[in-house]
Amino acid sequence: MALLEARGLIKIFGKLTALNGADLTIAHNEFHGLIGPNGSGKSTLMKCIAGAETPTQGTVTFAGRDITQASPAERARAGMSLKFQITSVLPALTLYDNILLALQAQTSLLNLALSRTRGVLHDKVMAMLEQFRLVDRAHEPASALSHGQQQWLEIAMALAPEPKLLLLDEPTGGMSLEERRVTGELLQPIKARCSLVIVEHDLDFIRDICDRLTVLDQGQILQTGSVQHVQSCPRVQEVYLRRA
Ligand SMILES: Nc1ncnc2c1ncn2[C@@H]1O[C@H](COP(=O)(O)OP(=O)(O)OP(=O)(O)O)[C@@H](O)[C@H]1O
Repeated sequence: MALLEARGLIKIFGKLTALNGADLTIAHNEFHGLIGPNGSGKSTLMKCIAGAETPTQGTVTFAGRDITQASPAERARAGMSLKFQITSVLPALTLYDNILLALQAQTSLLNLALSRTRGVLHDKVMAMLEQFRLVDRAHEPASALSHGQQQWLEIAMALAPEPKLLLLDEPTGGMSLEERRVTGELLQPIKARCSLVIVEHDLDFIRDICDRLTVLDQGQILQTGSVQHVQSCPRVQEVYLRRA
């Protein structure tokens, strides 16, 4: 059974149809890229999956459960985690405390009240900082990080609660070439424990890390399949690749 199944998603904003019958299937431990021209509906599709938008029509099933109407918090509890273009890092807090907060958001009020969490979560916080090559800066404020490092901190925060599915909307936006390369390296190991849906304009980046690729155009799925298959599709080349 697939981890995520979106079926026939339609999203209408006033007179504009942003999604027009989009399907998306994500397997366990699959890295899936989402590309398409500006305004083709990529972010809207991500938001319908994450619960930031409710589809006008269609269904979203996650881990065998219909979550079409579920709140973002319910989806998070079910194992979905996301990082959108807008930052959620608290710049005045240390890197350590940013990750601790991300973990505590998933912890029960009882455990928080009993102050059990800080010690228990210490190892997890340090492991995430280590994995994202930020451990030397654990006690610096997040505002001291470069743009790329802030993105890595955010990805670490999204991964800290050990989600089954991570949603990333343009995580490499504004990064240098070297930072993009490192981002790919940092993401690869998480495939062993979760699936990823990633919106990206950088096709080389998608090619390096994704198993499958979906191309959206005007709210519809133009093509989906292996990266190689999708890239060789003449309609995709016509609509997307020549514009990129
Ligand atoms: N909340 C909203 N209200 C009205 N229109 C919206 C809203 N969100 C998105 N749209 C419109 O829906 C269409 C799809 O937008 P969306 O952001 O999903 O595209 P995208 O493929 O992510 O684009 P980009 O690559 O530029 O980020 C666009 O025409 C956009 O203006």
